[in-house]
Amino acid sequence: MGREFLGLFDEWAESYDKSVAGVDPQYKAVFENYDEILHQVSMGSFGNVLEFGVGTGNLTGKLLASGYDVTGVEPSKVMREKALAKFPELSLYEGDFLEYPQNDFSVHTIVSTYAFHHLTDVEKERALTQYTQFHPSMRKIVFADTMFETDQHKLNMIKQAEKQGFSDLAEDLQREYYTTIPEMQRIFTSAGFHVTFEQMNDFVWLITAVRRSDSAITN
Ligand SMILES: C[S@@+](CC[C@H](N)C(=O)[O-])C[C@H]1O[C@@H](n2cnc3c(N)ncnc32)[C@H](O)[C@@H]1O
Repeated sequence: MGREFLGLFDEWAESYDKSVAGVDPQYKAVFENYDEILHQVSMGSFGNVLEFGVGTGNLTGKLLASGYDVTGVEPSKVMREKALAKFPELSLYEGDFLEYPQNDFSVHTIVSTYAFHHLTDVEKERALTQYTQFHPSMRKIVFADTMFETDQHKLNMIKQAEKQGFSDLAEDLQREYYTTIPEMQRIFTSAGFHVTFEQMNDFVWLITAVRRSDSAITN
């Protein structure tokens, strides 16, 4: 689910690593501090890690280098090919945030960068609730994604992108499901997490969510 943007990623896969390096002026600010953002997500992880929206495998590389056991899930075939070209041994599955193979592996941390906004806010909440049911050993979620402090701030950023002539960015911000910090806080809290946010650049925030002990679900 939330796969309505998949065609874009099959097309983007070839040039994606150039975009994250800041070559595309429209997305330079979005990928500002990219390496540090991935590093922070990796540093916040522990144990066996389940990664959603692996893309070309840049976060995966940091997780593997830190010695975590990583399982990846990625809906785009071309992105999966790119990631596997870098890490041929990676356990990488076709799937998305909501539907993925339920293998018999225990997960301690769930991570994702630049991808959770592909779900609507209703789907985001459903995904988090599912994770607490499917992965009883999961204690932590560490995500990084574009979010806005308020709806007005989001509108201002769209206007600013239009003024700068960044039409792709302006369209992207309106088309996909970028939410606000208060809404994201509500979503994580209602799914049973204590959540904190740290701003990493003008667009991206680091989300660190720890499962509350009173939220344990027996299944
Ligand atoms: C902007 S890229 C981010 C890639 C990588 N995580 C990174 O930080 O560079 C977004 C990725 O999310 C994937 N994606 C799109 N919809 C998704 C969904 N519903 N569930 C999981 N991943 C999705 C895309 O195919 C793409 O690989």
